[in-house]
Amino acid sequence: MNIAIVGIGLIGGSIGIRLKETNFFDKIIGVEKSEVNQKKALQLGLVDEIQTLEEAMKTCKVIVLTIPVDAIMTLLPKLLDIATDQVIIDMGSTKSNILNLIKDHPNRGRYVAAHPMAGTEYSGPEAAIPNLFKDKMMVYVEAFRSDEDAFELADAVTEQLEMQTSFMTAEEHDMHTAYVSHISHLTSFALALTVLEKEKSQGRIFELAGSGFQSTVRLAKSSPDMWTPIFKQNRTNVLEVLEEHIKQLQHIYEKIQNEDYEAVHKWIKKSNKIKRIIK
Ligand SMILES: O=C(O)C(=O)C[C@]1(C(=O)O)C=C[C@@H](O)C=C1
Repeated sequence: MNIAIVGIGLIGGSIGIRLKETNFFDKIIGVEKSEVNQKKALQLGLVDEIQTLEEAMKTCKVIVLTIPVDAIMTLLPKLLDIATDQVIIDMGSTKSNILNLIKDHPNRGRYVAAHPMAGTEYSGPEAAIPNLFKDKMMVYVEAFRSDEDAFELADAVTEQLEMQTSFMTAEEHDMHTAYVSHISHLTSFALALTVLEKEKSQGRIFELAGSGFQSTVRLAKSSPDMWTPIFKQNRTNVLEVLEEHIKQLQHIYEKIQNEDYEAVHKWIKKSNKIKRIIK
């Protein structure tokens, strides 16, 4: 049994390199538009060979989509049109729109919506690492709508990646990811810009960047090709979360402006409760 990975970047490449270790599949096939990335993927040993998507649909039982979410919106309906007994797993970061788009497709059962909560700020095949998914969460979205055998095969892949599992509806998934993952990226992009645009001395940024700045600005290195489509697909939730975030910033702005340091202390103390959830 072969698996095809469509899009060999950080996620696709990391799946490939891990699955090559486990030997669960006979062959790991890479499907990749960019010739440069095709070469890198082969050189780095992330996949066994490169095929076109048309070829891969004939030679592979499992097709994993690890491309930006807007590209998944375009590609998935076309793949379902030609699917027979393959399992198509979408590993994108947003789910409501895509699930809505294919909800009445006759081959809906062959599709599994899954979101690995793992990643780094780096992208491309050279960013791939074998243990990226170990002990991280694979979120299945509306798994009960997939054919039983399709879900079982997708879950076998998750097991090979040594992940834990969680189940959600599309609405829950997109709302919670907006609150946890998407806002983190937005604040990091904004932080990087605030500093870059106001602190003109790059030398000083470099000299003063301790671990505080390093850790909060880490996500600002993430790819616009991945994140612009996420904000587009999850627009309503993202706007709601941004509004809440702006309120917090406005609140602390006013407290500091009014020299109400008791309120500042209280605000920080309240936020420290995050320690109970995240160590
Ligand atoms: O840790 C990071 O660098 C990530 O960007 C990983 C992260 C996240 O926000 O946690 C980013 C997007 C994916 O949809 C899942 C995981």
